[in-house]
Amino acid sequence: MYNLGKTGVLLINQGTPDSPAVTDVRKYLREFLMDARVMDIPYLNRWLLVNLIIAPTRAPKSAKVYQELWTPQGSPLKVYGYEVAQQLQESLGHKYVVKLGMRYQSPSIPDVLAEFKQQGITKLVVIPLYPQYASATTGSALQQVAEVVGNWQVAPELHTVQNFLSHPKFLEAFAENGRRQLAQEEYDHVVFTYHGLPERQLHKNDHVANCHAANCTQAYNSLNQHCYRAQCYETSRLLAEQLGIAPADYTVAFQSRLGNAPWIKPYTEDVVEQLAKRGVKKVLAFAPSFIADCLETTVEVGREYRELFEEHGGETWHLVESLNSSPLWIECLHDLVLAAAGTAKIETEKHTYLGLTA
Ligand SMILES: C=CC1=C(C)c2cc3[nH]c(cc4nc(cc5[nH]c(cc1n2)c(C)c5CCC(=O)O)C(CCC(=O)O)=C4C)c(C)c3C=C
Ligand SMILES: [Fe+2]
Ligand SMILES: [Fe+2]
Repeated sequence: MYNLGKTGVLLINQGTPDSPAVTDVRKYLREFLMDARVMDIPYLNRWLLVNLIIAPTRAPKSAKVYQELWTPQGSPLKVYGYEVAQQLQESLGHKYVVKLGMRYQSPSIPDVLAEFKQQGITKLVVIPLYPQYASATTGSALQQVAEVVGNWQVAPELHTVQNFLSHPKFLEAFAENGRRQLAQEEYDHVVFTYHGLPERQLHKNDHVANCHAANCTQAYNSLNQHCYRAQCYETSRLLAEQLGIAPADYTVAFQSRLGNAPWIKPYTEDVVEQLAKRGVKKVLAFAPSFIADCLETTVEVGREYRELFEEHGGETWHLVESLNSSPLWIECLHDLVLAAAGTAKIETEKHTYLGLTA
């Protein structure tokens, strides 16, 4: 079927194993960790480390966790991804064709782009589903898109979204889920936990994300606008303001560390332990680097950090539900598509969402 004149919308997320079997988890880990933007070390070292050490040892452990997480419809990350794509399609209407692509495993970005090409689509809006920009996530997804469409005979008109860390509807969608919890229970403290990154990856960017000149935990401005850490702190500040949480009542932390190199601090596991030891009893945790519940939220934050908190004397640890397919999240994506496609402009106090046009 031809869709000439329509705009393609490609939503990209990280990807997840095709099944929770050890073989599929190993395949996923290999593809993921062999990405030079994820494991940014020389090829031979990466190959040896991933294929001989990390994938074989981690796959059986991760497979067990995926088995705990798996639903009859599949991995939550993919199930929510398809739901969101379908709802965004309904919201945008017949002038758009919305598809989901995964950076690793399936549905792969090259396969989905081939479908767009086959359908005669020559204008594409690409939204990597990461609120904060990191080379390992957004950068990697956009690189793969560029590599694929760079070979098309008719190179498409390409519009990309680099981040949406302060988009009003993104913030409100998280705030709305948080408010639901806050209405039911009183908490002593709030933790905003983000996926971590090796520290060295932050500083590779220093000529555009100048961490040395800016205090990334305190301010977000033109000096550090591309720094992942600065973006995470900015999302936290804005969410806290929106929810009326005072600076002393929340902590920002970074989770999911892999390997021995230093990652962005503070580590969530340390913060959890310190809060419990300090006598904090009731914590509400947000995970605003994830737009859908997945292994890193449901299991790592929702169960493992709760167990750690309880082990050290904490009593209540609750995770705020992610955006999943909430109506405000669909509205946020709708606005991002229109802004990136050049049919609308969203301005907040600090940011203008027009998308980048290549
Ligand atoms: C939200 C943004 C993410 C960043 C930044 C990120 C960086 C990053 N991740 C790893 C290693 C692993 N991540 C894994 C799973 C995973 N990570 C994200 C998001 C970010 N990763 C998502 C959405 C998921 C998928 C979860 C799912 O439900 O399928 C995994 C696999 C799971 C496991 O074995 O723990 C690994 C490994 C690195 C090394 C890295 C930065 C360099
Ligand atoms: Fe990750
Ligand atoms: Fe920084």
